[in-house]
Amino acid sequence: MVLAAPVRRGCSHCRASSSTYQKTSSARNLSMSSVLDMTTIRPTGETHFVSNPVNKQAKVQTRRFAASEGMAFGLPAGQLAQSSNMHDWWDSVKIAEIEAFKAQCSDLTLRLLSCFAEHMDLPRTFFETSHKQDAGLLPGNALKFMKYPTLSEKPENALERLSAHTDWGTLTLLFTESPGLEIRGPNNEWHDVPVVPGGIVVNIGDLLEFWSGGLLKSTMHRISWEKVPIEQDRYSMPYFAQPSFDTDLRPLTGTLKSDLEAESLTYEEYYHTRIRLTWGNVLDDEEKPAKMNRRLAKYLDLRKNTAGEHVK
Ligand SMILES: O=C(O)CCC(=O)C(=O)O
Ligand SMILES: [Fe+2]
Repeated sequence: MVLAAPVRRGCSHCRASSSTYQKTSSARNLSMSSVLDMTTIRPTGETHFVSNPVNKQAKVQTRRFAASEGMAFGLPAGQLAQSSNMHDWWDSVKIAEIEAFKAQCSDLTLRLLSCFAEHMDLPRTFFETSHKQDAGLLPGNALKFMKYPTLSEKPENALERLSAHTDWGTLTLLFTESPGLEIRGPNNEWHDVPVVPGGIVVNIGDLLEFWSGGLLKSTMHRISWEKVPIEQDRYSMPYFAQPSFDTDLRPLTGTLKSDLEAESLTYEEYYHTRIRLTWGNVLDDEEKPAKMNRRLAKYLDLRKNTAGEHVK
């Protein structure tokens, strides 16, 4: 595997004791050159195009100015070439590069998840089954390219560069060489995340928090104007891991404590609920939102009190 010569030793399988991994130069070259050469990135504006495997091309108006731009490469392995969302600029060589990089990210994600599984007394391969990137297993993990451009003035009514939020999925690997990311600690205090040259930041997402019954905590993070002011730009590449739609999200931890926990819930239901709550009904078949799973409703309600506004 090209990624992940570990920085610190900890768990015997992925050797992670913290969230930082070394990359070899080929991974580093891909990450930054692809971002910096990205001629298709759109100019700053109020419209975000979201590459979504279910929705052919969701054009979503943001409510207020969010000072970042991005493009996402979702879908399981090997599917990008067939996606109707890919601009012609993404020729077969570039697409193959993205696919190869996503495959390395998937391998690393599985190694990290096997450590979580072991420490939760689950079979080590537990998450491997649910996080396969085989063709047909939607939605697939997504690699996103983000740019926070320099600006001549701070826009009126601006949200933060990126509002405080937690990611939805299982784990996020974040590649960046720019400072500015902050994470929120247990006492609501914000901490700068240092840039470790060649390092990868790993954030736990809401799904692992929810699925593990709160044993693992998702990381609240943000990019503020103070940390990335208008005269400074920032590039980053988050990789969002998530299970396949058919994954059963009943609690991972042993005995069920209530009938709420016994109610079935798939990742597909979780995913559509989160999309609907963030962007409204952007999916054609979601005119009438389905009744929300009660355990998920309770979890999201709980989060509302602690989470910032979520814009993605
Ligand atoms: O740009 C960053 O470093 C963070 C990006 C992020 O948190 C996200 O896209 O969810
Ligand atoms: Fe995030």
